[in-house]
Amino acid sequence: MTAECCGYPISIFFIVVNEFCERFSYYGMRAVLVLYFRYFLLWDDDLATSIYHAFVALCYLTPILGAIIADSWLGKFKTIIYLSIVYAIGQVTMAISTIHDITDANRDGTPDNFTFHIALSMLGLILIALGTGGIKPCVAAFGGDQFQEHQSRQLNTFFSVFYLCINAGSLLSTLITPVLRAQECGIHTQQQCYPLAFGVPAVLMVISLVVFIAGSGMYVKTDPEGNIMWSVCKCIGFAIKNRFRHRSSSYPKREHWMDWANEKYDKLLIAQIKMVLKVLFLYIPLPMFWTLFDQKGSRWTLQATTMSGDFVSILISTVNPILILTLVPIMDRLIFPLIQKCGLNFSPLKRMTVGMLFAAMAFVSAALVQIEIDKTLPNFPSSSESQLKVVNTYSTTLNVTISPNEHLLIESFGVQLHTSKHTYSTISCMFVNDFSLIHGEQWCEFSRKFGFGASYTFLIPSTVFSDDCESITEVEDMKPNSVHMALQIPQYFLITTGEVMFSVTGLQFSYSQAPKNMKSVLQAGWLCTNAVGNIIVLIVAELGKLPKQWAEYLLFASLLVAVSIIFSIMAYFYTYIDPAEIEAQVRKEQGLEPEEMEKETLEMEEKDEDQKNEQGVKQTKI
Ligand SMILES: NCCC(=O)N[C@@H](Cc1c[nH]cn1)C(=O)O
Repeated sequence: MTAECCGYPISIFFIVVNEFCERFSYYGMRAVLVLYFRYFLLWDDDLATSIYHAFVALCYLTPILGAIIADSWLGKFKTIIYLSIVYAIGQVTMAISTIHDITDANRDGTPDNFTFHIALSMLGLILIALGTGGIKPCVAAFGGDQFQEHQSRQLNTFFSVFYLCINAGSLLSTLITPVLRAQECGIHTQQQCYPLAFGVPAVLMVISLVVFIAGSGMYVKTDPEGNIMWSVCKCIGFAIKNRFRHRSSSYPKREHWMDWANEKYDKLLIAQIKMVLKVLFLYIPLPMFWTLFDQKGSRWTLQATTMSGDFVSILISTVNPILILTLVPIMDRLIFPLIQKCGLNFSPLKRMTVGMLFAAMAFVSAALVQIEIDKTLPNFPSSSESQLKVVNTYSTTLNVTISPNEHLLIESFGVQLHTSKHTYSTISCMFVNDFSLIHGEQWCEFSRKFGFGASYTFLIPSTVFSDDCESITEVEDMKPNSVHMALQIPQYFLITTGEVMFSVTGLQFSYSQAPKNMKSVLQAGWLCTNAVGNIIVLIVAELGKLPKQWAEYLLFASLLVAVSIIFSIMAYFYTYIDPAEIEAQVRKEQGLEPEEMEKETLEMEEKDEDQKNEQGVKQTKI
């Protein structure tokens, strides 16, 4: 028996703290990454966004690599340690690449050698993607490994707590790192402090590694079982080849196409592959959820920029993790048990389907908000129109006529102005509170707030006739954003409810349905659905340029509804399994196994004894 506290193995404490620090490090770095590209490397918006998405996609593809390393070579424990070291080196490299003083020989505040900074930061990002993606499937599965057969209830709670820690980490870091960036630092010139904003995540990653190592003596470590991935591929390849060779109808059919590997491969391996394939097949529709989910960071954030509410934008980015922190316990303690009390079986796959429907509703809500926003947006001339603005400075109404087949928007202002010379200039500015004009001898100050998204024209009369500030006329060309950001809260609420049902459940499901030696492989497969979802966003953003944003939101919502229907049908035909039970059954069928099973259990007991002894030794040392 391993050390326990309240029915939980003590070792998971270290794993949960490790995950908190790692996610702080990851999300903290991500929060300032685009800003670093945009304002330090001076890339344009498009390049910054593409590289950012490419990086995120890479972070969700590397789990496959991590799972292969763990399951077939190093085991989860060593994989986590080695890849965490790579990860920490990556974070430090990234932090160093943001020190402008390194190449600022002429001390003008901008780096002189951009190639150096770009090369260093790209190296850092590749190491980070390798590290974060590589350890991700291992940490969740390793945490699960700490539990014993009889602790399945605690296992589910563990995955919920695990998700809470992820969000606590991401919440704190997305609040803190932008503040760190806003500090000023530097040797030759004072600059926005990117080294601090990237340095703190680097430190947290080192702490995460130290915490993980500190728990070393307490973990249940399962050994890797040889090159699993390779034998799986060979076995599937053989089954397909063998099936093809015996395609004539004279050969008897077999129950499952994988049974065609029977001639050459172990029954147990075939049974395990069948379990994994069943789950992987079920994963096919899942990327669509992530396609919608990840647009939180792009489309919804852009939507927020066309809305009003000055400082709400900072809060909006923290709405999701805060909601997770409140919703996960509510769902776990209240909603799910209540549904169960009502006699309904709210199985994991049903939860995931409902989660998808919530995400679709979130996009319907986003579409409604968008329609509200569109009503307040100015009319821009389309490609077949031109817009004329006629400013009437004469004291009476003027008639403007135009050839009858032309469409014209006339904005006529009954303002008396004397325009001797036309000097026209447009200034774009952020956070304008004071605006002053020197008007003749006069100093005219407009001390007021100019709304975001608004456009104003100031008509200044010639000083020959008048030099008082009152004669300056202000015209509002475009109204300020007037739809408040608070209207986005329903869509955040809906998508987060969806996330709790879909993502937390999917995490648990992927662990519980995998055979012991393929747990990290399935975790990696689960994370892969996220990568594919992101790639779909990129493709749709490129191809499907719908003229109206609200229509695009509705398109995504209906796509997800369609996909969730397909998923629910697939789920209907899925039977939940207990991988351990199936494995034991296959062993029994094979007949030769009882001995081996005994041997294994003996070995396990021995291991437990060893661990007990180790702990005993430690305790006496203390
Ligand atoms: N609530 C948002 C932060 C969060 O929970 N992330 C989790 C799960 C996840 C993966 N892709 C999107 N979400 C994580 O990083 O593992």
